[in-house]
Amino acid sequence: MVCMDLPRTIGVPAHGCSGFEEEESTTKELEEPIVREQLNDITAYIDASGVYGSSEERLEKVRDAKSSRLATHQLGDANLLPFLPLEQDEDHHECRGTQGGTLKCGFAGDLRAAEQPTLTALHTVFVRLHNNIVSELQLINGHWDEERLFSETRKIVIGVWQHIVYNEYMPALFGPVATDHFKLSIKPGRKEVPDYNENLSATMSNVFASAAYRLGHSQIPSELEIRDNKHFSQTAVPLHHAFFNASAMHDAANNGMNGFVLGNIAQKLNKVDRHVTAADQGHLFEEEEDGFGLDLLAMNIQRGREHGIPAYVEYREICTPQQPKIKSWDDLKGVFQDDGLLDELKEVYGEDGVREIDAFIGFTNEKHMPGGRIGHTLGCLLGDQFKRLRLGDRFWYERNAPEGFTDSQLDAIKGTSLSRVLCDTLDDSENLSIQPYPLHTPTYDTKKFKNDKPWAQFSMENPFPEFKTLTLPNFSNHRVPCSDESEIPKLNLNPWKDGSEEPVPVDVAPLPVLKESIASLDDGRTLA
Ligand code: HEM
Repeated sequence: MVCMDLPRTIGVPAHGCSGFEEEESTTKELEEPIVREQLNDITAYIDASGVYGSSEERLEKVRDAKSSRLATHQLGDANLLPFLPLEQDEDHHECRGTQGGTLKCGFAGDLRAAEQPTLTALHTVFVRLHNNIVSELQLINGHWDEERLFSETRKIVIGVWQHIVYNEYMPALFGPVATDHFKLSIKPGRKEVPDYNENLSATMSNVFASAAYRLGHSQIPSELEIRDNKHFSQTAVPLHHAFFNASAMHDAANNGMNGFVLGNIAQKLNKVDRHVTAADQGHLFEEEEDGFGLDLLAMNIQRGREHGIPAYVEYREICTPQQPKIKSWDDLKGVFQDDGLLDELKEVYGEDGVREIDAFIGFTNEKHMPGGRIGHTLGCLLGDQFKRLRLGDRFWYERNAPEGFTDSQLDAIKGTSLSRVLCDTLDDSENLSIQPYPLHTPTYDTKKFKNDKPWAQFSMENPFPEFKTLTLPNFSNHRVPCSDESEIPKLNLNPWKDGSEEPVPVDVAPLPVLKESIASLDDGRTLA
């Protein structure tokens, strides 16, 4: 960890030192330096590595011995559903623990699971989902051994995860322009499923991890709302108290984990723009006695520089090849959400510095695309990455058996949704109601309204919010009881019953060799 003395203008405690740790890279061990490339700790594929880990070693730790179930920890209150298993690492100094440190942080497939409670809650939800599916498959196929139960369940959880990311998360973030351009929409059944492309690499582009997808840092709210099961606001935890601190989630008086999840799906995110909440800008992971912590915005900028990420305008030009090159500050007029920002940036980067604006700064300040929550360049970089993650994944959930699912299994996965996953994994779900599309805030209808189709079906036809209001046209996102399967259908596991389908051949073709290892845009140019 090095201390970086960052010059500041306003708003952030001036303690002089920002801790910054250089990342592992390919050059560390080499005598003759080559182009420097950072090393990944986790898999690039959307493969639920957050649940199962990115290595055999991690998998062994999250799995309940060699059984088909994932390990969990039962809190004192036996009425609550089990939590993540507890961290064993005594040295994890950031973990604040609960009950005088006896309850450690939660442990999951991804090492960041305990970073803040809503993230921990989502990890817990998917561990519970895995164990629920195992129980159901055990009833359907009593003769399956533990290994078969584990592997089939893992495959289903990955399918559900991929489906939710592409069918529910991406339309909300991207809007129709980027989704259509990169042909990312999910359609029912096997309609319009793009072929696997052995020449496309699903590897994370450096710019995606170091700058582009960090857009989420601008969306983080300053406090985490906690709601009771009837959706009344109970309290809120300031974010800077919540880092590595699950105590409120372990507190049944505050509605435990339900409280965070129900608060989270009612709360609006911040807009992707120039602002990052103070908790993350100067108070990130702060120790109470210090009164200051790290600065995530500064880390994003410095990480981009350390990784050698080109400046914002380089990406803007790749993504808008028909536009003239950006040579002066005036060339950026109308590109950002607020032209006034150009003067401020000019002060920081200098009169001749328009081609030096850091990537993260430019990305998060662009005007948003119609119906989306991000600007054009982010849409282009994220679209390229998510396209490669889909087309470059030989085990993508929409692919045919034998690697993929049978037709009826795929229909079952596409018939489910995030709301069903939450309904099946939160406490007291028999008495719970939630909105069918939890990534949008609920609507409040004055008269009784019933949607013609459940969200799971509707979403594959028209998932995009209305341009101006960002609400869903022709779909009422009013809260419905989890028990209402016409609005929030259950995941139908019958297609997994042995004998319900023609047996599929077990031969799996050898993996093809990837011909390209870096991202390429449609026009053939490459991204860092
Ligand atoms: C309270 C919420 C969050 C906190 C405290 C947080 C904190 C952090 C920290 C400390 C890093 C490492 C920074 C570095 O050393 O360079 C990081 C990296 C990152 N964050 Fe967040 N983050 C949060 C939410 C989000 C969200 C919502 C997103 C995206 C939607 C996001 C995307 C990323 C990405 C892509 C990276 C880089 C990961 C990599 O290099 O592999 N984060 N975050």
